[in-house]
Amino acid sequence: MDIIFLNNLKFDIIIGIFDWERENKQTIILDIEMASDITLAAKYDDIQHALDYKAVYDRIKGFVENSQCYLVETLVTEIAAIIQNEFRVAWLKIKLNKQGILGPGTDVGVIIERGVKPA
Ligand SMILES: Nc1nc2c(c(=O)[nH]1)N=C([C@H](O)[C@@H](O)CO)CN2
Repeated sequence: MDIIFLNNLKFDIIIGIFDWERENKQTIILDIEMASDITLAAKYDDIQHALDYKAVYDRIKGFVENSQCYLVETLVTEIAAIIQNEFRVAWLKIKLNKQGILGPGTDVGVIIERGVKPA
């Protein structure tokens, strides 16, 4: 199985359960891994045969920057559904990190996997 990854994607958004979090944007960090067979893309050296990570980035950026979820679970699940449904990704893993929210240097959030890993 080959993987296309996007790591350390930072977005300033409204996310959280407390009143102050509904008024003030916070930075979240996304790490995304997507199963993608790169054979044809490499054979023809043609983006038309590839999972275009810029297209995925642009779609996720647009969605996340307009989100206002309360829970990290909600946002990460919605991100996964977009990638699976719109980019026909069979398996993915996403880590969503609300870095620093529990204090300087802390990392907290959620990691999910969705779909079936190809051989
Ligand atoms: N399982 C979760 N627990 C908590 C979340 C969450 O999104 N999922 N969020 C919060 C607060 O918004 C926190 O991030 C800010 O102090 C607390 N617990």
